[in-house]
This record gives sequence, structure tokens and C-alpha cells, in this order.
Amino acid sequence: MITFEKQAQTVVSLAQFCSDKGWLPATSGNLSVLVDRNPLAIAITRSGADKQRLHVEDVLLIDDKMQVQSGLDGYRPSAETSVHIELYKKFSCGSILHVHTVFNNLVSELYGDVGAVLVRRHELLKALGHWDEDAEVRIPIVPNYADLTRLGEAVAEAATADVPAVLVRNHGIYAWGETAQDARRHLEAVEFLCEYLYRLGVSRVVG
Ligand SMILES: CSC[C@@H](O)[C@@H](O)C(=O)COP(=O)(O)O
Ligand SMILES: [Zn+2]
Repeated sequence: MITFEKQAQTVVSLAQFCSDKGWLPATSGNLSVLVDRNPLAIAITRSGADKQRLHVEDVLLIDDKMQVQSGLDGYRPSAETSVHIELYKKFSCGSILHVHTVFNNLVSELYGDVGAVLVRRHELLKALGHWDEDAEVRIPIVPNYADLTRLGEAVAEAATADVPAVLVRNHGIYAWGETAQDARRHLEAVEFLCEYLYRLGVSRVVG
């Protein structure tokens, strides 16, 4: 049976994974796992928690109006909860991961004006569900709106069923999947591709 306690533990494990990669610097990032779809109930990190040292108490149960249903007094859900809610409403995903890394920031800035970055004929696209040798996908990039309701809407609007990730310019990435394991794999693949694209660009300029 799926319970909030179980999903909160999964959020902690996901934070450990992302933290080991160095993807959650300076309290950045937010992570969530679906508890129920109807009505929507999500286990999500609290705002301001050090996700590199996350405890189950740092995970809150919230509803689709961002109201806390279970959690310690005084704790508020992630400031970017609106992005998670919009994505859960749009896709049948079971987990959403948001991290800040240097490579996803670099790529988001380099291709931000175009609104997407193209990835073509790369083996790691298989991890995103594209098995064709000529596969090409566009990872959307949205502006880093300070209004987080607007940011949530922009991320959900830009998101396509093709690629389970959106870059936010000079901010970070949102990646999702049907299960926590899928979300993790998608995040890892897109992070790999961001590093690859950035290094490829640099090597072409230098070489
Ligand atoms: C601490 S800088 C990063 C934050 O502004 C934000 O982008 C972020 O990812 C974490 O916010 P949070 O409210 O803790 O979920
Ligand atoms: Zn962020």
C-alpha cells in the first residue's frame, strides 16, 4: 500500500542520490513523489531544507492547493511547489525532481534565447525512451520567472510528452517519470546530455 510515510522515505532516498552527485547545493532543489492522484496528494520537500542532509521530517504531505496535510508545525512546502503541481496535473507522473547544476545552467543560458536545446543521435536518448538511431529531441528552456505561479504554468506549457524534462534558464532543471526510479534515470540522462553538449560546444570553439 502507498502511504505518505513510505513516499517520504523515497523522497529522502532521492535526495541522497542527488546530493551524492552534488546536484543540490546551498539548499537548492526540491523533490516530490506522488501519494495519491485523486484527490492529488504529494510528498514534497519543505522550503529551505538542506537537501544534502534531508530527514523524513523535512518532507510534507500537501494537496493540490499547496495546503499542508501532514508535517511539522511551521514548515512550509517548497517555494516551487506550483511547478510540481502543474506537472502532476499535466502528466501521469509519479515523481518530479528539481536540481541546480552548473551544466544545466550553462546549457540553459547558451540556448535560452532559442527556447530549447536540440539533442540528436545520442545513445543516452534511449534512457528517455527514444530508441531510433536518428532520434532527435528538443529539451525546452523557459525563463526564470520570479512569480512562481507563472513559472509553474510556463514549465507545464513548455513540457512535452517527448522529453520528461524542462530547463529553467540560469536556474535548474525539472525532470519527472512514472516512478521515482524513472524520474531519477531521466534526470541522470539529461544531466549527462547537458554536460556533453556544453563540452562539445567548448571543444568546437577551442579546436
Ligand atoms: C536556495 S536558492 C534555490 C531556491 O531559490 C529554489 O530555486 C530552490 O530550488 C529551492 O527552494 P525550496 O523552497 O527550498 O524548495
Ligand atoms: Zn530551484
